[in-house]
Amino acid sequence: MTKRQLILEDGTVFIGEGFGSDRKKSGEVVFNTGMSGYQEVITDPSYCGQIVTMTYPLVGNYGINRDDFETVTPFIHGFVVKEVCDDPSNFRSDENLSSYLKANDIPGISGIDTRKLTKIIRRHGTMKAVIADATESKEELLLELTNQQMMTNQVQLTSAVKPYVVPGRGRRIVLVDFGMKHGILRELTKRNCHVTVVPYNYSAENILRLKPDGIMLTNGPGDPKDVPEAIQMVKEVLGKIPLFGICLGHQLFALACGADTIKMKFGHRGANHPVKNLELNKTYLTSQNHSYAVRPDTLKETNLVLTEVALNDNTVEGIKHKTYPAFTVQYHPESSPGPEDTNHLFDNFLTMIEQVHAKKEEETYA
Ligand SMILES: NC(=O)CC[C@H](N)C(=O)O
Repeated sequence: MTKRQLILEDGTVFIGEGFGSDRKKSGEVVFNTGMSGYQEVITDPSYCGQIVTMTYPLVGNYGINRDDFETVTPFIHGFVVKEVCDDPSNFRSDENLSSYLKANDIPGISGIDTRKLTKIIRRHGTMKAVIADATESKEELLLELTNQQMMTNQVQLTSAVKPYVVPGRGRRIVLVDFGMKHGILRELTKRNCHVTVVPYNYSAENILRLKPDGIMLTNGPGDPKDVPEAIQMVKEVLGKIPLFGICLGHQLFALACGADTIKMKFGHRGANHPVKNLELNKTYLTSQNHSYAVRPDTLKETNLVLTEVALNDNTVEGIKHKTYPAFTVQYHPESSPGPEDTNHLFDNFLTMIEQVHAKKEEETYA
C-alpha cells in the first residue's frame, strides 16, 4: 500500500495509506456521521467537489452492490476513513470499495484519526483539503491549496443535460434535476407517477407546457444562489402547480419566496438528525446532507411558514407557503441512506395534488 497524505488548508497533515485512485485531488473536506450507507454517500451528487470523511471507524465491510447507487457517476473528490475493509462479506457485494473508487478516479485515504479530523472541522468549519502522495512536498501542496478557489456552480455538472421521461400511469410530475439522488425518482415511480426529469435551467414556460400535476425540486450540490435560473422558474410556477422540494430544492424555494440562505459552519451530514415537526408536535429521525440553510430571521417578511426545525441547532428544516400548495424540507425523506421516518412526505405531496384537482373540478362544474 502506498503512503498518502491529507493536507488541510490550516496546515494540518494526516499521513495514511492510499486506496482507490492514486491521483491527487482537492476539495472541501466534510464529515458524515452515518454508521452505514457509504455507497449512497459516495454516489450522492450533492457531495460534488467535496472530500468526505466518515466518522464511523470501519468502512467498506459490506462492499459495493448494484442496487444502492444514488447516481451512475459519482462526483465526490475524495474519501477518508479510519479503516477500510478490502474483503467485504455480503450476499449483495459485487466489488470492494477500493476497486470501485479506483474505477471512478476517486482517491481514498485510510488509517488516519478521523475523530481528530472531525473535531478540527467542527472547530474551524469546513475547509479546503488535498489528498496526495506522501512523497509530495507539503509546502508546495499547501501553497497550491491556498491559491485554489472552492468549487462553484456544481449544479451545471450534476444536472441532467436533456429532459427525459420515466413513464407511469399515475400523476404527471416534472422533476427538476439539480443533481438528483435516484432515491427521489424511485419514490415517485413506486407511487406510479409519470415523471419527466428536466435540467436545472428548464424554463417555467417549458415546464408549464408539459401540463404537470406537480413539480418536484431535487437535491443538488453547492450554493443555491449559484442557480438563479431555477429561483426565477420557481417564482413563475408558484401558485400554478403544486410544488414539493428537497434540500437544494427547499433552499431555492425559500429564495424564490424572498427568504435568504447562509452557509453553515460545518453543515449536517448523517443519518440520525432529529427534526421536530412544529405542526404535528412530532420528532422524526432524518437523513441529511447540507452546507447551506434558510435563515429563520428572513422568513418573517415572506409568505412562508416555518414547519420543521432541527433539534440539535434549530436550523430551518421545513417550510410551506401560506396560501399556495407548496412545501419543502431541508432533509432527505427518500433517505438512502438513513431512516425512513419521513417517507410519507411523498404521499402528502400526492394528496396535495389530489386536493388541488378536486378543488379545480368543483370550481369547473359548480
Ligand atoms: N443535499 C443537498 O441538496 C444539499 C443542498 C446544498 N448544496 C447544501 O449543501 O446545503
